[in-house]
Amino acid sequence: MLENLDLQLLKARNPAELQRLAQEVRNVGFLKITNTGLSAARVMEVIETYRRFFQQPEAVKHTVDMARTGSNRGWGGGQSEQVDPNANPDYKQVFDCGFELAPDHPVHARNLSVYAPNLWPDTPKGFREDIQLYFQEASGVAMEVLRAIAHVVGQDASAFDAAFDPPMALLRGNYYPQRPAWAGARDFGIAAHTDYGCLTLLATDGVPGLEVKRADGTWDAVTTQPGEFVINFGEMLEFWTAGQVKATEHRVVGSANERLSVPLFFNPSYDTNVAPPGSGEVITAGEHLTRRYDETYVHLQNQKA
Ligand SMILES: O=C(O)CCC(=O)C(=O)O
Ligand SMILES: [Fe+2]
Repeated sequence: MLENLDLQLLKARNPAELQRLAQEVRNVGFLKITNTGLSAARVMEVIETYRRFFQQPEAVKHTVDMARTGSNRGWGGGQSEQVDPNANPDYKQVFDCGFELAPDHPVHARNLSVYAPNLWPDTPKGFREDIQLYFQEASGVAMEVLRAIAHVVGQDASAFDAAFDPPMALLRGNYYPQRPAWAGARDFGIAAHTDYGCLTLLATDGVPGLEVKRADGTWDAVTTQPGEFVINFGEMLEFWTAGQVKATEHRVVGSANERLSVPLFFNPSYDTNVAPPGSGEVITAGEHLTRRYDETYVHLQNQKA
């Protein structure tokens, strides 16, 4: 069972709520958050927008297939991502889009794949607009949670803010069809993994599926309602806080029920050094993220092979 925290109390720096946050980030690496200003109805609207995209014929989805590009924008079909080298590629489908920077933003001159342009499908109608609006809404929530975390790990919140301008954020729609009849022990909706970046803000349609690894190696099934968000932390935030924040493994095995989830992976800007403060090491956020994408997206694994 994950603890459920209230974003408005965190924003008000309520001492008891901050104490609960400190506990959860250190011990579990997963929590739930409510009272975000994003309603259950709004989240379901976004989930239905993604569902309409995934329900289209494969030929339509192929028009925005990321496999034809050198980055991870657009549609990824079944078996297009292998998050665990010991498992088969996942059977989920995804639609990934990045934080849209102005076309004249100086970072574009560096031609970095983590800031690659988005691929938008022509249909369903209004898809791009709705997803971009949600990107803004969810980023606002993620940034508020990060500011509260900066507070509990003793970092300067304004320095943290500067490190996220511009963020390397990726918004994903995950579509898990019914677990296929052919699926075996090495097949998952998404196999066990830790997220790569700082903070993930996950909206779900309320269908169960997410499991979080406990310290004893067993799996804890997470249940959520639309309007509640799951928050977890990635590898970069674990380095950056010298292990004060935990990046916890999780997976989706899948079931007879179709499921959609919408994670926002919220990461600092490319050049941010996410090594433990005072360690003298340098871990460049952009290089870490690029390496993890190249390891896990099948079309990028092949590109390097
Ligand atoms: O669908 C979920 O609940 C989890 C998805 C996930 O872990 C991911 O996309 O990284
Ligand atoms: Fe994940």
